[in-house]
Amino acid sequence: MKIEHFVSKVDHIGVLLLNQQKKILFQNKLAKQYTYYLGTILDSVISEDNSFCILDYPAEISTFNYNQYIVVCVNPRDDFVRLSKEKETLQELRQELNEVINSSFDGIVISDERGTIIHQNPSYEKITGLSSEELIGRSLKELEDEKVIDESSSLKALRDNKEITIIQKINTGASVLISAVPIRNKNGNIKKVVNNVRDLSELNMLETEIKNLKKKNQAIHEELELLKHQKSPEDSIIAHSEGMQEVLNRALRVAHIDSSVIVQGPSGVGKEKIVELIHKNSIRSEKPLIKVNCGAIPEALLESELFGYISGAFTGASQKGKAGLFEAANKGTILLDEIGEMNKDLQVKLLRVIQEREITRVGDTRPIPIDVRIIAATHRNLAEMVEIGTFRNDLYYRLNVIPIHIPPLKNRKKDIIPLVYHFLKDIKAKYAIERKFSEDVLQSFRNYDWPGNVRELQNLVERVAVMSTEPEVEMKDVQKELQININPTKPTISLEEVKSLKEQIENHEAAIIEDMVGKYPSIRKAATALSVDQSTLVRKMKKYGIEKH
Ligand SMILES: Nc1ncnc2c1ncn2[C@@H]1O[C@H](COP(=O)(O)OP(=O)(O)OP(=O)(O)O)[C@@H](O)[C@H]1O
Repeated sequence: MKIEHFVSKVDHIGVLLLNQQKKILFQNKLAKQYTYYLGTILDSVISEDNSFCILDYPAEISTFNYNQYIVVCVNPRDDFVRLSKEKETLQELRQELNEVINSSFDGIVISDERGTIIHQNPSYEKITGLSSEELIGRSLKELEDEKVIDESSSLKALRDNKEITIIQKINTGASVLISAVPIRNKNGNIKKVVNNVRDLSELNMLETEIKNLKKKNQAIHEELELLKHQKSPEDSIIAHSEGMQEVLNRALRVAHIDSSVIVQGPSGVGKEKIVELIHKNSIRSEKPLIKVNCGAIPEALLESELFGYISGAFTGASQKGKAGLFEAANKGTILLDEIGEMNKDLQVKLLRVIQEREITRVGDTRPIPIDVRIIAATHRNLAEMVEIGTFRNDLYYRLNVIPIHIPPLKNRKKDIIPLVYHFLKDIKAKYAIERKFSEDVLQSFRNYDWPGNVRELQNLVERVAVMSTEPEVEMKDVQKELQININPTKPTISLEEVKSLKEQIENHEAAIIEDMVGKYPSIRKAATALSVDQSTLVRKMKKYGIEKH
C-alpha cells in the first residue's frame, strides 16, 4: 500500500507528508481541516521544539522521517472543542469591543508597546483630521519627527511608565486634550497604550458656556440679594437707574471681600447708605459698624477719638483713659466719612494702622492689635487732592483698593420718582400721613437738578408732605414751602431779560439763601434745610453779602 493511501485512511489525527524541502506532498482530511491556510513550505510546523503551530487550533505536532518524507502528525488537544468555542467567543468580544471603541464620541487611538499605532476610531479622525490610512502601522516616533504631532502621549506614557495627560498639537491645526492609559500584562509590563482624545476647541466652547452661565448665575444671585434687601423697608435702597444698579452690584460684590473701599460722590448722594449695605452683607455684619465724620470732629480731637488715649495723655483727658473708635469697631467695620478733611499728620498714622493692623493710644507706646475693615467716604475728588499734595498718595492707594462712585441724582433721573414714592411710604409709616403728588409736581421733580441730591429730595418730600393739608400735593404747595423755582416745565425767559446764565443762577442762589437764612433761627438749620455744609453756606453768605439778623 502506498504511504499516501495509508495516510488518507488515518482519521483521528492530521498527517502531512513533506519532502525534504518541507514542501507538502500529501495531507489527510483532518490535516486539511486544521491547516486551512497552509502554504507549501512549513518551516514553522517543524520548528525545533514542535510547540509552535501554524494552525489556528491548539494541537500537538510531532514530526519524523520516513524514507524520503518528513511526516508531520497533528494531534488536536482534548480541549480542542472547548478552546475553539472560547476562541469564537473571544472573537465576538473583540468585535464588540471594536464597535464600542468605534462608536465612542471621544477619539480613541491605541498603540502597542513599541509605540506603533494599531487602532484608531472614527471620532479620532473627525477631531484631528488624521485618517486611519495615514496612521495605522505608523511609528509615533516618526510622526513626532515629521511634526505631524508635537508630542506623543503614548511614547511619554511608555517612557514614564504611567498614565499621563497632555495637550497635543496636530499639524492639521487641531489641538487636543489627550490622556494615555497604559494596559499591562500580568507581569506589569505595558503591552498597549489606550489614548483618549478630546477636542479642545469644543472644551473651550464648553468653558465659555460655563463662564457665561456662571455670570448669569451671579447676576441672578445679585438681583436676589437686591430684592431680599429691598424687602426690608428700613434699609431699602432705590436703584432704578443703570448708574445706581451698577453701584449696588459693585457694593454687593465687594461686601464679601475684606478689602478697603472708597465710596465717592457728591454730598447727599447715598454714600453712607451704600457703606451700610456693604457692612450688612459682609462677614462682619454681626459686629459693629462705627461711623466717624472726620470733617465734623475738630482736628485736635480726631486722633484721640480714633485711637483713644491713656490717662494723663493731655490736659482735659479723662483720668481712666479711653478706648478709641477703632477699638470700638474691632472685628467690625469703620466708616471714615469725609476722609478728605483729615490732616496729613493723621493720614500718616492711619496709613500705619492699615499697614501694621494695630493702633497706639495717644500718650502710649504699646500697640494694640485690631482687626477692622476700613471704608472711606468723601464728596471730594481725592485723586485731585493727591495731585495737589493735600492727600497722601500712599494712603490713597491703600484705601482705594475698590472704588465705588455714586453719580449725582441729576445723572440718574430714573431714580427720582421711585425715591419720591419710597419717601412717601416712609412718611406714612412714621407719621401716619398719606400724601400723593400731582403729576405737575412729579414732572417738576424730574426736571430739577437736585444739587443736594437724594438728601435734598428726601427733605423736600418730607417737608411738603407734612405741611400740606390736602391729600394731593399741588405745585403751589411745593413752591410755598421751598421758594425754589422748580418748574414742571423748563423756565422760559423773555429776550429783554436775558442775562448770563451764571449771573441768573447767582441771583437765584443769593435770593434763596437770603430767604432761608431769614426764615430759620440759625445758619446751621438753614444749611440743613438747604442740604449744604454749614461752611458752604457761610462762604456763600459772605460772597453775596448776606448777614444773619
Ligand atoms: N438710593 C437711595 N434709596 C433710598 N434712600 C436713599 C438713597 N440714597 C440716599 N438715600 C437717603 O438719602 C439720605 C442721604 O444719604 P446719605 O447720608 O447716605 O448720603 P451721603 O452721600 O453719605 O451724604 P454726605 O456726603 O452728606 O455724608 C439718607 O437719608 C439716605 O437714607
